[in-house]
Amino acid sequence: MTGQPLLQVRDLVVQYDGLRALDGVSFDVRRGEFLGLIGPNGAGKSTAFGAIAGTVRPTAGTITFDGRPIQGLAGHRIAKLGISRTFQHVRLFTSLTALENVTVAAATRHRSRRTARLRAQQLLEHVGLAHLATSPVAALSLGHQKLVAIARALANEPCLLMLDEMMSGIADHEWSHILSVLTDLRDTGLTLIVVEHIMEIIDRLTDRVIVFSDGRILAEGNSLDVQAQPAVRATYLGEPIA
Ligand SMILES: Nc1ncnc2c1ncn2[C@@H]1O[C@H](COP(=O)(O)OP(=O)(O)OP(=O)(O)O)[C@@H](O)[C@H]1O
Repeated sequence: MTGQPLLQVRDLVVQYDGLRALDGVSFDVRRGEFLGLIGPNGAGKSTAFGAIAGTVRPTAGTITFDGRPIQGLAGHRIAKLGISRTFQHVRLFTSLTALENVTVAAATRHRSRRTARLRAQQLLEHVGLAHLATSPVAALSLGHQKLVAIARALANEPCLLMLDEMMSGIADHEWSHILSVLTDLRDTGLTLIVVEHIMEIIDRLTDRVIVFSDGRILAEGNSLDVQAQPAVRATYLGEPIA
């Protein structure tokens, strides 16, 4: 099925009580593609993320991953099919070490504790944190914590990785490390979706962006073309594109 998109979202609607957070959203994601979701606060990006990852229940529409309908499945079942996500606020076990955090996640894919630990060690090496493996997460910088969260998401051995505002709150000098880790993941064939407000990161990382506004798709295309569109610029009025 290599010709098929890895992910197909069709006519997705999410209604939260009185508020329609997504109002008929459709898009595809190709295998190996790095896609950015952008748009002003409240546009529906995180809701779309949650619907794909199984933490938000769609009101209507379909989501097809690798040829299977996944809309409405529980998050752990979606994770098992090969979709991993990170959260805007890192959700790690702060009293455990970096290695222990990643091992817990690797244990869902490996029966033996030893194999899980070896895989976790390998993943910490991939993200450049082998030297901090035995540090408690609470002692790490936010940038390093985010890298532990990426290693943990990778321990699920995903085909699709979704990162929610990976760079928010991170010092500029830590960006390039995280960006190079993510760029290297292209060689593994991984598909990536990022929600990100920092346009420089979007420009450097993604092949294509989708602009959300008021629960709908306003524009899509390559990052620089999309940012030049008047409708997109107007949406960001008062909140200029960086
Ligand atoms: N659990 C919820 N219950 C009710 N309303 C919600 C819930 N989650 C989000 N919303 C509302 O749905 C709309 C879309 O929110 P969402 O978080 O998806 O936007 P976003 O584009 O990710 O914004 P941000 O960039 O601020 O994270 C907003 O109006 C938000 O207040």
